[in-house]
Amino acid sequence: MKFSEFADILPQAGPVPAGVEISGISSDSRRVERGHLFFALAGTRADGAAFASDAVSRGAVAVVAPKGALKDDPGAPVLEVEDARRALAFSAARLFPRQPATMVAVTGTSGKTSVASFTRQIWEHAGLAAASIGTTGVVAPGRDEYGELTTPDPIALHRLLDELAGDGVTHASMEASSHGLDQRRLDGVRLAAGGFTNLGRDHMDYHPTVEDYHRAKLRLFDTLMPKGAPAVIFADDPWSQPTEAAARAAGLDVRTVGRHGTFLSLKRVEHERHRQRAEIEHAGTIFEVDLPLAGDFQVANALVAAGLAIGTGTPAETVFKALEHLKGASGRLELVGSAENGAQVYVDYAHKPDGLENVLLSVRPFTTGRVIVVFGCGGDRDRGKRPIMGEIATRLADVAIVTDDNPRSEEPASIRAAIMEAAPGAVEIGDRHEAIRSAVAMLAEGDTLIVAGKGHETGQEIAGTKHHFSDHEEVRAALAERRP
Ligand SMILES: CC(=O)N[C@H]1[C@@H](OP(=O)(O)OP(=O)(O)OC[C@H]2O[C@@H](n3ccc(=O)[nH]c3=O)[C@H](O)[C@@H]2O)O[C@H](CO)[C@@H](O)[C@@H]1O[C@H](C)C(=O)N[C@@H](C)C(=O)N[C@H](CCC(=O)O)C(=O)O
Ligand SMILES: Nc1ncnc2c1ncn2[C@@H]1O[C@H](COP(=O)(O)OP(=O)(O)OP(=O)(O)O)[C@@H](O)[C@H]1O
Ligand SMILES: N[C@H](CCC[C@H](N)C(=O)O)C(=O)O
Ligand SMILES: [Mg+2]
Repeated sequence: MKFSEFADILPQAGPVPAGVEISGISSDSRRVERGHLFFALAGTRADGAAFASDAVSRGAVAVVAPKGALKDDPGAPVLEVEDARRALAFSAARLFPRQPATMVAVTGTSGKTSVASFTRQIWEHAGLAAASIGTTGVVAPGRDEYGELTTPDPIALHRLLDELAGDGVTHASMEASSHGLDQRRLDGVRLAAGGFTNLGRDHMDYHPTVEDYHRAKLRLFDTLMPKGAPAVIFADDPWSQPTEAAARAAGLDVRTVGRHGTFLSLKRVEHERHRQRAEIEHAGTIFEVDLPLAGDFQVANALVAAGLAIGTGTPAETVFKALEHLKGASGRLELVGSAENGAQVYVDYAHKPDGLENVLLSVRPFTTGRVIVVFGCGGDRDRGKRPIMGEIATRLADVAIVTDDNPRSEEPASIRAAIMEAAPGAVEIGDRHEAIRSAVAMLAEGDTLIVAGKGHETGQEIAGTKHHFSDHEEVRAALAERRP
């Protein structure tokens, strides 16, 4: 691709001749190849500007950098831009030009993975070639791959979208994490609609305040979506109103869903243990939907997904039929097994205060015995959530077992201590394998056990090493041990 093809993104009046061939782009000097444009980004741990000369010595033809970032001459032309991350994302979109024709993104503290998956499932049910991209990876026809990030970096993302479009995928739903939005990973994605689930405490290690965190989420609506596009907003969250106001101010077509929703209005829900019957009003018609999922919050997620599918052209009747066939995303209040006395064991990905509160509240109505929870908090992540989650677990569960969940570079015992401080009566068992065994061993008739925090994850990261660990496998093994 010729340099001139980036004319609307990168400054042209400079020392890079318009005809120069650009072979690729990179924001990591270690990945630079001959003919690349190198983007020097200021990060959380390093400053890409420090690697500009390294990039040039590996063959970069020019360096794109924020104004004033480069103090020394890297040995190749420097192109200064206002927002280097945005320029990177748009350049990636130029280099990998194809995208599924109908792209939607969903943001919020909890429920993104579920909504992205549900939206894909609805589209599949409608006979469309659909994909979803998020925490649990990429799912598309003939493809199911695990990825490291919830929202991939812009180069990986645009390469992926181009590939999916090439494979014939016409519809794709993706998760927009606050990191992803803030770091402009999705800039350049041509969005047909956007969704919002809720806002709670999360990533306070990255965002200075909840308001700042909310502002990062709002970029989806006020910066990335085109005017007039449907913004599907869950209406029953404390942050629904400010989100709605921002979306309206940005000229979007706001469609609210939930009990207070007007586009999809939830009239009634009857909860059963493993399913729920919902009455949803849409455009003057009441639809009765038998949702095959446990957990109050899954109704909210299903409504946002339904709103996105209807908002992008799938007929409402088809969408509501599809809801009756939804499968939960792996490790989202997933029933993994039962003890011989009927006590049930769920694996859930709740690893933040709101998620934990929700999941414990969701199982209470169907638990005639005790609610038992096994959970921990990740190392090198928001420390403030530890006592909050300790308090929630002891308030809402009858037995709380505090264990390890990816301590990463931190001392595991000190993470547990911070949780225990606010969790009077909780039991501390550091080794997650032992914690799950003890919890399963104590199950009596009518009890429900929630193993929270890891969901689909298959590793336990301790001091920089990732050990294989699966809550699903551990629960099954512990249940098998109980059998005579
Ligand atoms: C804190 C964070 O979000 N970091 C992400 C960010 O890295 P960064 O820009 O801060 O990188 P940095 O290490 O400070 O380096 C700065 C720049 O120097 C460059 N560099 C560095 C070294 C070198 O030798 N040469 C070089 O060029 C780097 O490539 C980078 O461009 O941009 C990178 C590329 O997009 C990401 O891989 C990286 O994700 C890290 C691995 C991460 O753990 N991110 C998590 C927190 C995250 O993003 N999570 C969200 C939300 C999860 C959820 O709630 O579901 C997600 O979307 O996954
Ligand atoms: N709408 C919701 N409201 C509150 N809690 C929810 C909701 N949806 C899911 N949860 C809880 O959050 C957990 C994670 O759900 P999900 O993976 O769908 O969210 P996410 O936003 O993708 O999370 P992450 O940012 O960690 O990837 C679930 O296991 C459940 O405990
Ligand atoms: N995407 C989130 C997942 C956290 C899951 C939990 N198991 C933990 O390790 O804290 C993160 O990396 O912060
Ligand atoms: Mg997710």
